[in-house]
Amino acid sequence: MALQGLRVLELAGLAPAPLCGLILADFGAQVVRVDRSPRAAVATDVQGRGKRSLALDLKRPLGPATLRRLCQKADVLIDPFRPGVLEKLGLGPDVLCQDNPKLIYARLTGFGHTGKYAKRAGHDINYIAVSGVLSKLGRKDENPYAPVNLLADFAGGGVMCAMGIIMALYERTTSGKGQVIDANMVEGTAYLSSFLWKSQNLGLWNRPRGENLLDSGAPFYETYKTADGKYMAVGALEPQFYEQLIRGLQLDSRKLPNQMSFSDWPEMKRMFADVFLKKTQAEWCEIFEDTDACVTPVLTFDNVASHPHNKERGSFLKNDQEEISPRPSPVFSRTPATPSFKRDPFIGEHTKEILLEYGFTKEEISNLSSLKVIEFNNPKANL
Ligand SMILES: C[C@H](CCC[C@H](C)C(=O)SCCNC(=O)CCNC(=O)[C@H](O)C(C)(C)COP(=O)(O)OP(=O)(O)OC[C@H]1O[C@@H](n2cnc3c(N)ncnc32)[C@H](O)[C@@H]1OP(=O)(O)O)[C@H]1CC[C@H]2[C@@H]3[C@H](O)C[C@@H]4C[C@H](O)CC[C@]4(C)[C@H]3C[C@H](O)[C@]12C
Repeated sequence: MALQGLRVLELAGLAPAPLCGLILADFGAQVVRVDRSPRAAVATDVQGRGKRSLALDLKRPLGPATLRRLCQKADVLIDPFRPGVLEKLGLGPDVLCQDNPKLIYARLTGFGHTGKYAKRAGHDINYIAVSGVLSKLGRKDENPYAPVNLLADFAGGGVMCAMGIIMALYERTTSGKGQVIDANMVEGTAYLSSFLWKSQNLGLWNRPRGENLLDSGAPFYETYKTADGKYMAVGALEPQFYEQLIRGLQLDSRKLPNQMSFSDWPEMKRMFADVFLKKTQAEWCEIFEDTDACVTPVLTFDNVASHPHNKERGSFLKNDQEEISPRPSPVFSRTPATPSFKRDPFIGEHTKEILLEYGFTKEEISNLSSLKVIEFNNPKANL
């Protein structure tokens, strides 16, 4: 596995940092999620695949010292908190990176560690709003809309942070040194939108939101409802693919306006919508099968895993609890990801084994437990 042997400490946070930890775990890293007490919190991390959990109370006197000692033997620390939180605990980069100069200290925030908003609370929608990207999302005459919490939390947050960690690990192979990564979701999302910035002069975005080529303005880059209440996705941008779309819809392009006639797009969209409503999704799939019309069914979470294409590739996996989820991406030829099929860890399930691995003696562990700095949560004992 590509990240075999990498030791990662993921401080338990909300969605973005857990995805970063999940990616590292899927590709072989030994990810320890540092949770608060099993008593104090419900495990809200639904991205715990392949991780182990250590319950450590950082608010108790020996809590920070325990984490500090763990970091001395770790390769990566993922900090999911507001700026300044770990500094208050004496666990800022100046301390931990001095203890362990090889440590990669990855800080995943919403607004970054500096700037007017830095210490503000926020969530995905706030970050994509401040990044400028949200202003581009949404249909004509409707409010901008956030595509769930995929863009900032995950694409511009968790994935971008994981990429930063991998690049810092690569750099460390020559320098031998770690460093601090300021991964924040505003700039991560903005960075993802570089194409929107760089294509400003191509005439792709000259019109108001929802009237452009790729933002639901164009009739040939849109979704359409079918007779059975499902949807088809159409992405026939190039003329040669557009021609195949028109043929599949059994329309005559000679009687239609030019493909790029902006002013005719609303009427063309109405015409396409009427045609798509005449057949079921399965019938349209049959018509567009083996064509380059760029027309595909809009699959749902109920049928995506069993769709012939995804099934053939094994794009989704089912764990021991029969839960379906996407397999890790990308696919490696020689060192593929090895996602765990076990259930996610309970908070504190692995406290003892992790501390032993990181060099704590049984006596030290017993002392920390008696002081309630750490907690054990052995699910077998709970049965
Ligand atoms: C599922 C929902 C979330 C969906 C994703 C959402 C759309 C997002 O965008 S998540 C991205 C959020 N932003 C970031 O991650 C950026 C960086 N982080 C932050 O900015 C902040 O952490 C924050 C704004 C996200 C939260 O601020 P908060 O003040 O809570 O925390 P911090 O300032 O960071 O400080 C952390 C403090 O905690 C202490 N700490 C940390 N670890 C430990 C430890 N091991 N021991 C002791 N103490 C520890 C640390 O010292 C800090 O203390 P101080 O403040 O004193 O310094 C979910 C969104 C809301 C959820 C629901 C909600 O929480 C209510 C219920 C709660 C219940 O427990 C479970 C059910 C809920 C309904 C819950 C369900 C879901 O989880 C949510 C809906």
